[in-house]
Amino acid sequence: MSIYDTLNEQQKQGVFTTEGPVLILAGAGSGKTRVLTHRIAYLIEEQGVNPWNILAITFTNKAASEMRERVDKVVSMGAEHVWVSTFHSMCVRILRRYIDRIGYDTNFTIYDSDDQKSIVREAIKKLNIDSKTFKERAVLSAISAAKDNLESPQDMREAAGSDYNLSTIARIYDEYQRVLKINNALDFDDLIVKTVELFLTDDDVLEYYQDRFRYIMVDEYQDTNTAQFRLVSILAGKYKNLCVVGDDDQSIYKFRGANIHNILNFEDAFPGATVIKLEQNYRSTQNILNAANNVIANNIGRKQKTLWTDNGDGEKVHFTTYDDAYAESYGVASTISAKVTDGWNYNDCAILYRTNAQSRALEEKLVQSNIPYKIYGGVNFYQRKEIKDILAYLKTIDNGKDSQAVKRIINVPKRGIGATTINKVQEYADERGISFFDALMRADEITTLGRSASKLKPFITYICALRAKVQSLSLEQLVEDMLEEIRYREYLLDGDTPEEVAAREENIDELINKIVTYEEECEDDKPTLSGFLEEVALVADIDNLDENSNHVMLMTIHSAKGLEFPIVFMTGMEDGLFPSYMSIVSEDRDALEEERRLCYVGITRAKKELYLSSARIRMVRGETQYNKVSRFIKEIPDELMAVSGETSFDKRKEKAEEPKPAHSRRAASFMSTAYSSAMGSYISNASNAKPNTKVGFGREFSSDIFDLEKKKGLSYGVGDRVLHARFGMGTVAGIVEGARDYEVSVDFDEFGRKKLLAGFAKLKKS
Ligand SMILES: Nc1ncnc2c1ncn2[C@@H]1O[C@H](COP(=O)(O)OP(=O)(O)OP(=O)(O)O)[C@@H](O)[C@H]1O
Ligand SMILES: [Mg+2]
Repeated sequence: MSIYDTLNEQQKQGVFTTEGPVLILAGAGSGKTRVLTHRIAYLIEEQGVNPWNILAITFTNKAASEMRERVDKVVSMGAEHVWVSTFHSMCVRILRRYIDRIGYDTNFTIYDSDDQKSIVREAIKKLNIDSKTFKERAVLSAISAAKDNLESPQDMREAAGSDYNLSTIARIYDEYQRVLKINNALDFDDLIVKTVELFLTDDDVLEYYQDRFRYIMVDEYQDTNTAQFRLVSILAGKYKNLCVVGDDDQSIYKFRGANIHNILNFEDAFPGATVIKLEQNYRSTQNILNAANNVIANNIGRKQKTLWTDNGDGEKVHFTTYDDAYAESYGVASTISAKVTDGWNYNDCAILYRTNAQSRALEEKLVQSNIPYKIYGGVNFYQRKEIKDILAYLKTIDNGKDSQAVKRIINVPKRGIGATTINKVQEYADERGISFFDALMRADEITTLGRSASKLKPFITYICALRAKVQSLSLEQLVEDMLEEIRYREYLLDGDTPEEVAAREENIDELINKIVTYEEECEDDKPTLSGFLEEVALVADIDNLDENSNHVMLMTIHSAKGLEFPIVFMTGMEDGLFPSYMSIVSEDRDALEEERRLCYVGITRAKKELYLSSARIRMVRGETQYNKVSRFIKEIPDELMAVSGETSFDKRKEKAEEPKPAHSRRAASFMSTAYSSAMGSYISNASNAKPNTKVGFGREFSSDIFDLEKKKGLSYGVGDRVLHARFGMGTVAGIVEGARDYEVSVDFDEFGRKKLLAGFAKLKKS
């Protein structure tokens, strides 16, 4: 029996149609990637094609290494000569050889976002442009979007016409490119742009690569952008042996310029293309598939396809509503423990979420439940740069004994304190057997420091000032004040991509949630900074990363693309989180449809069992939000789901109510309408989607529905004056019965309205 016997008829057609353009358009889990790997094997082993002539492109490094593994498995000899690569690494290889043909040196530098920022900053200065209106980050996003579409500065200028903002960006773009060229540098997007340019200017090079890559395959084709599409079309221009596989329903990178038209219009670009549809799904159970099919059916403008499987119905899709994110995390952890008792392995389970910050509560409960886990495509919450920075500040304020922590933040944000200065302070500390921080306090006495001593002063003074505040402020306030004073969020803006910045801001907010929860949960003890750091250390320092491969995988749904797991947990299924707040309030149908595709990607990762969950209360920026169950859950028919939760959940009764729009949305002020719509998702990602109004309140607070004394023996009622340990005096504005506890809303004299859980709040009637 050959390996091809395991394929179904359509898959075989995909494998055996080696000549000419082929588009394989098929839903999740239908064996697209499998067709590509078998096709490579078939070309080499049955058609006698030299492995050297084969190029397979995938989207991420992870996907490339998985494909490489799969190819190695099915191809017996010569697999290593097949180029299995991402777009970017392929381009680097080509440019390192031939970029001199378009006037760069082959030892060019690849600029990271820090480098890009400083070039834009200088360009803005040089051109005398107002740096307040034209922010580096937004300008860079605009430049990047242009490059994704292969638009040069000239193209941008022409498109701008009399639009001042756009033509100004075009001027910056022009200057930016000039400087990059002088520095013999390329940015990430240039890797594609310059390869296209190279092919279009040098026929010899083009022909060399066209002959070399006689057979080209592209996986996850739906996520290619215009520049990448052009690159592939040019390369395949001579032999036209291009096979692309993709799923329009899984296009989830529009915010990075992915152009869904590449897939929808493939047949126009490559006339005579063989189009193959795969409809049998080999991955999931019928119930899971039906859930996915029903959700995605709500998107309009898609190529109709329905997946089926003969894997059997399997279990129903589980859906549980929990009280809050902790209960949810605990529920997930307990389910995993139960699964392992039943004979499953940890690595059969994956926990998926919409935003990275959600991993924090999950990690906490996994650690407590002794479940080994690994965050894939990201770092553990407490290992993240911004979290480490803030904790290092807190440790320094607390006692300064942790020299590593002090050194970590002494120059964050930049204070012009260099390594030499730090070494001199350390030497002084070593000589006297004192801590680094104590040595800092005596900076004046360290003669070797010379004038650098003065640079240390503001830092020491600032830490001392923070120490003085510890007693009088709540921890939350201390951290908020500190972030504000050191302008930490602005410091973050300087250097990362908009998506990275948005993720970091979410992580900071999540740390603040942790602080607030800690303060509220401190039973009789007063919450203290040391207490908080101790509690965090328990989670942060326990090394639950299992070096062997038996661990639960945690990742965002974006990172899960192309992967599969027997048991999948999709957490945070709430309107405002998933679909994201911005996709709802922007009333942009495309944005919502992209979220829905993401949901489809998530659901279809599951092979055997799918657990969906939501939390009724989620803390955002230290405040409690009441979220509605995700509209995507409501799109799954009842009969496919096993619903549980402490509160009864009735989808039919709950009407989808649009959340109120945010009062202020930070949007790049200079953007023309055309540009802002092209970059809509950059804005939505960058604007850190911080709702000023709360998302979808379940119920309004009302004053007369509860007879409190009778029900729970609360010592206060609506209208009473109460005292809170941190917020001080306030008046009870409303009390609502929650599933687990009363939700009390109080108008504090100093802090305004806060919503608190009665059990945590420990309000005292005065
Ligand atoms: N003909 C087949 N017989 C048995 N198993 C198959 C067959 N085709 C695919 N599979 C299995 O089904 C699963 C899904 O296949 P694959 O990952 O190739 O799908 P895909 O279409 O690339 O999915 P995605 O859209 O999520 O990337 C894999 O475990 C694969 O080995
Ligand atoms: Mg695949």
